Amino acid sequence: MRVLLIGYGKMGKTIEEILTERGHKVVGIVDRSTEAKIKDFSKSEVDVAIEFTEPSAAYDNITACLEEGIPLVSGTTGWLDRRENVEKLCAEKDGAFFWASNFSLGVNIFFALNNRLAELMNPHADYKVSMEEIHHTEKKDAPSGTAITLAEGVIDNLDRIENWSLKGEGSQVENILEIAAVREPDVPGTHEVVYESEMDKIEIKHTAHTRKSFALGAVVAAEWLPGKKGILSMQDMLGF
Ligand SMILES: NC(=O)C1=CN([C@@H]2O[C@H](COP(=O)(O)OP(=O)(O)OC[C@H]3O[C@@H](n4cnc5c(N)ncnc54)[C@H](OP(=O)(O)O)[C@@H]3O)[C@@H](O)[C@H]2O)C=CC1
Ligand SMILES: O=C(O)C1=N[C@H](C(=O)O)C[C@H](O)C1
Repeated sequence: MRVLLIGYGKMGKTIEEILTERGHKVVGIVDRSTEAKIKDFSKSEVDVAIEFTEPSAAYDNITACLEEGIPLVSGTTGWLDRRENVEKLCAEKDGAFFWASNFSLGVNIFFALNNRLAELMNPHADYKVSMEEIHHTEKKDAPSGTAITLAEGVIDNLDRIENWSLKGEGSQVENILEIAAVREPDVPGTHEVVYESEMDKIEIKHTAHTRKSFALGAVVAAEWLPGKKGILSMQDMLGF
């Protein structure tokens, strides 16, 4: 597979290693500091692009790939306020766009567990739900994209929760799920969902040991994407 890498930071470099291990070819690297731009590449030279940059850069990169007709896998978080525009452009261009807040297999199993737990907690209003995510200090967005996906799972399955808020921003309200975002050096990503009553506490937690788990998932998604159309997700690929 011929891959265009967009973003050559922690994730871009880890993805490059995995692409090489799996016998793929990196045909170009577009980073903030490189001269190469997405428009320098055409769909005849690239099977798929993989984009991990930053919240303020993702939208332009995604739309540039859709304009060029290059199928794209993106894991950049913090830009989803513009998701509708991307969906519209993807449909107009008959493109292929795969996005996930988290590409790790373990986290996607954890998402399913979180949905089921919220469903089970629905009749038990004495349990208060809260969430915590911990990431490295260079992370630009808060809460993490993964925490937002987890919160959406709770909102969809627990009738008493209507929205989420970042802990410390806004007042505590019964029907709002608070997400605490903690920043500590070198943490790849930890997420915990807690239900607590006066009687006891139920905690589910995912701890990433390495960002290789995210990078491998993104490469597997890139291997799966060619030939598909539309907006694609981990649920489409994994089937749960
Ligand atoms: N979905 C998932 O599974 C995962 C998602 N992520 C997300 O991926 C994103 C990147 O994470 P990470 O690699 O750790 O971040 P890094 O900061 O290590 O790397 C980002 C890279 O993107 C470059 N960049 C910035 N703007 C542009 C631009 N306009 N065009 C091209 N390159 C650009 C940066 O350059 P410079 O250094 O010059 O600014 C940097 O090299 C984040 O949003 C993070 O939340 C991370 C891990 C897993
Ligand atoms: O910035 C990171 O590092 C990560 N970002 C993603 C997120 O915001 O959820 C995924 C993972 O937690 C690592």
